[in-house]
Amino acid sequence: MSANRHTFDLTMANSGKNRSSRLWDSIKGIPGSIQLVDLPLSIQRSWLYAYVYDSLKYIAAGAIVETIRQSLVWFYQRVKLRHSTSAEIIQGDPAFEWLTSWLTENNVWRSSREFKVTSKTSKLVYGVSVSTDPEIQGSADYVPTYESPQLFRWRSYWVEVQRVRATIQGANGQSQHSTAIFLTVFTRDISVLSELVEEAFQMYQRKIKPYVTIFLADSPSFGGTFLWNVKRKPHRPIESIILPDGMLSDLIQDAKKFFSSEDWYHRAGIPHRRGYLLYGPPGTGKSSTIHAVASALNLEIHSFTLSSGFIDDGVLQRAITTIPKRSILLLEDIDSILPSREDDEENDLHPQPMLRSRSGVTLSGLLNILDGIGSEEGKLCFATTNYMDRLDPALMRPGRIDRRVRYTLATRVQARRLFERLFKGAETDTTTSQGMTFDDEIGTQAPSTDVENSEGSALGIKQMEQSTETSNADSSPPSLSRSASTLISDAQLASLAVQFSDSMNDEEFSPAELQGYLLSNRERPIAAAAEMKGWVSRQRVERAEKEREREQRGRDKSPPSGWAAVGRRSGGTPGLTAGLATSYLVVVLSEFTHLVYHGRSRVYLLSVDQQKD
Ligand SMILES: Nc1ncnc2c1ncn2[C@@H]1O[C@H](COP(=O)(O)OP(=O)(O)OP(=O)(O)O)[C@@H](O)[C@H]1O
Repeated sequence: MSANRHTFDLTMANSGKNRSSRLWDSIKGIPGSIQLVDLPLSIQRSWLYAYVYDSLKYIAAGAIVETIRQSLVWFYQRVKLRHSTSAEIIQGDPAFEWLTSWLTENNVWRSSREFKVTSKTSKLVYGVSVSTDPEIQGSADYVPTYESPQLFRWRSYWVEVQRVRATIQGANGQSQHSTAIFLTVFTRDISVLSELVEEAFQMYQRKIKPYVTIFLADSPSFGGTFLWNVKRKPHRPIESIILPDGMLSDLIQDAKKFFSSEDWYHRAGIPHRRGYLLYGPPGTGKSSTIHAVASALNLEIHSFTLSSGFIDDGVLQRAITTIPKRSILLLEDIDSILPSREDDEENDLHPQPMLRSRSGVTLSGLLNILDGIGSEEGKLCFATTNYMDRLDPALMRPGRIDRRVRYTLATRVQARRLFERLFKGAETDTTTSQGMTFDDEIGTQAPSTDVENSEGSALGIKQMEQSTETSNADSSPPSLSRSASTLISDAQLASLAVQFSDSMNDEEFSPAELQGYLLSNRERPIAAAAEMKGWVSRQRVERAEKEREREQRGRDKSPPSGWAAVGRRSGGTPGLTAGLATSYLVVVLSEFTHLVYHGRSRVYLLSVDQQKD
């Protein structure tokens, strides 16, 4: 087998610029393996030079392009720096809400292609509308991720906005990731930036008007800048809160007066702040009152739950400095900070774990916030507690707490108003042709006997009968038909409300408890009034049982002593009796033995524990 030999004209390959590529073109058409032997050194060198030359050429071209790019960026940055004003706004600061809302409203992010989708909650997010049908509200928020910078025109200025990740370093060395908006306005006039922010604020105010914005300090992670969790709630109408006459309107008037008399405070040299303490049992309307005040005066609420362990003096102080003027500072569960001084002395004798501080906030920290040098002005401060008696008297000083408002369990008048409010304009219960009420939700028949007992209910029955007649006229058989319900009349409502409230005592239940009962009967006003007595009796039995259990637990906790201990060890009242009987028997036998052996009696001191059994 003879190998084919191919010969190349190296002078040809050596000539011209692209020697290597031309040589390769000549070789690649030849089948089989090729061996190039004995290439002259000069040719090898020229190939190497060609390779190096080509590479250098490309490197140089790349370097030139990169230098031009860098120079342009440098130039752009210089121009930007010299001819623009920039601001960074970190999420958690109220201004972040204004700007995000403004940017969304102005469709600045319309070219965004990346979204974060979150289910709709009460948490405030500024998503964009992705649906073409304006009627569709959707159940999710589409929030653009805003990573790439967006350039847009505002008035006659170019504005660039970019959302960036920010890392916030906490005082304790912890770092937290957050988001920030980087805003650049291409003008050296700083007032343009402030006008833009002001416009964003005004728009936010208009947009948020039907809502109360609530800033919650409920996240354990925080940094040098305080990060709020922002929520919004619809306004709470004043009429929806049933309190003694004038109580709520007085409070609102007082707050209004406070805001309108800032100059007077300054002239008088009194710090412009006002503190209210709302105290009373749970579910009596304290939080609802604050919500209504914020709605009436268009204020934001900045809320701290002092019993949540992660808020300490430093956090509180930092957070308070971020609260704008004309807002409510709400300190919930203020009793959780520290036991009062009196309680402290008491506790030393009788330790009570409930009275120990559940908060990282100290009394002096709180006093400093309320009226110390670190306190902020132009704000209403509301504090709430269920345990007024646990508060330190130092907190009560005017200037810290200027007004105390007491909340009680519902009076009968309140109960009646609550009933009227919830059922105003409602339909009467759905009835059978015999005038029986039905529980539509669970399909059980409710007794109508109580209904007939009161004047109002008789009215109700009359009306039901009328409606029954109407429905009977529609040819349905009387025993099977359900009449159409009618709207409840004012007179009927008033008498049902009286029947409802007369079934309970004054200050027996909280409005929240009554509301719970009425809501579970929200389509059965007549039955709700009629069955109230039964509900009240059940509640009383339940409460008595709970009270007994509580007392029992209390007794079990206290160390056994005296004769009662004998009874308890052998199990409750029968045990106590058996224990006492045995003990008496032992005493009598012992006495008898002593008398027989020593010829005289002894004196016994019989001690019986005073606890109730
Ligand atoms: N006086 C009232 N009038 C109308 N509704 C009330 C009243 N009191 C309580 N409620 C209702 O009861 C529920 C709880 O009320 P709210 O949270 O205001 O009570 P609270 O006194 O702040 O309780 P807590 O001390 O436990 O925080 C709410 O749904 C509220 O609407």
